[in-house]
Amino acid sequence: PKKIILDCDPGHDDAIALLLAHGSPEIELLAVTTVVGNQTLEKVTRNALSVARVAGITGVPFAAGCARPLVRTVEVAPDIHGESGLDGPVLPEPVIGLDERHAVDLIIDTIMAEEPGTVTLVPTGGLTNIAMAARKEPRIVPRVKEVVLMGGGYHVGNWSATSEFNIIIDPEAAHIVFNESWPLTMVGLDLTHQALATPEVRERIRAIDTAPARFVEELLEFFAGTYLEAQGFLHPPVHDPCAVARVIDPDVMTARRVPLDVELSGTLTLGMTVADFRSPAPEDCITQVAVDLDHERFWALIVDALERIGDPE
Ligand SMILES: Nc1ccc([C@@H]2N[C@H](CO)[C@@H](O)[C@H]2O)cc1
Ligand SMILES: [Ca+2]
Repeated sequence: PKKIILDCDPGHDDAIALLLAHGSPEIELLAVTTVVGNQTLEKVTRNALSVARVAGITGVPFAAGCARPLVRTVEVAPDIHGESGLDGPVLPEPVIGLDERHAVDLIIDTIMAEEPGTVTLVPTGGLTNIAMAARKEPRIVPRVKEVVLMGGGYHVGNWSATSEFNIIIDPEAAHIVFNESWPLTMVGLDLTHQALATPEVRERIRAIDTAPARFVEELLEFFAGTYLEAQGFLHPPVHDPCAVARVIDPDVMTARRVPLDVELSGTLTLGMTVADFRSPAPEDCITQVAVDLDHERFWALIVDALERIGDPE
């Protein structure tokens, strides 16, 4: 199995990404870390621990990370994720506690403890923790197998005309992460807007008829409502599991090698992930962007993971 660290801000789609990672036989979840984003650090951390209980995750360290972006002020997304950050289902009281380390230290320790080149970093929130880890312990960069992140968009924005939420809430952190010397795959909105939770998909999840599947259905019910209201989507795009799915089965999407960078000084374009599609891509280009999603295969991975989780309690 592929060893991953999931750095997240649950968040409805982060929660589904966590369930997918836990339920997939292809993934060994080494650690889960939280970062301010969809809601405050306190709220997303509590949400992550609640999801751990729903999923029956034990023996995996969870640690809380940065409560603020590197430079800018906190900006949360209650219009999509609600006041709790995971509105919709009743959130069960957590049964596992937090690792005593800061997320940045858990990330560093985990990477340094594993064989070099075997750990994939999967950020599905702002990149504050990842940037801090690379600056505090530069030795992790050559040891990381790859960064596969949900964020950005080469032609699409959702928090401004040009920029995606995970990037624009901490563009300086994103600039650090996109410019390190590790291989990086950006699973951006161009891809994740194809990952729509249609009524047919939700029926397949409902039919699993377990507590975790019901939890996901309640998440999707709320998410569908806010996504329609706030962004005019008929069905909600479930962003974060796309990054995990890419690690599980790279063929679940196509990708293209293109130079990438993050705009830090644009008036209209702050936080834009700029992809250079001019051909040929430079020989030393180690960044790629996800382009086309195999919708059927993607949702089959999620249904399979939920079926494998069964009813933990
Ligand atoms: N409007 C909106 C704001 C933030 C997010 C979160 N940020 C990313 C998509 O922009 C995902 O990780 C998701 O959790 C989704 C929608
Ligand atoms: Ca997220």
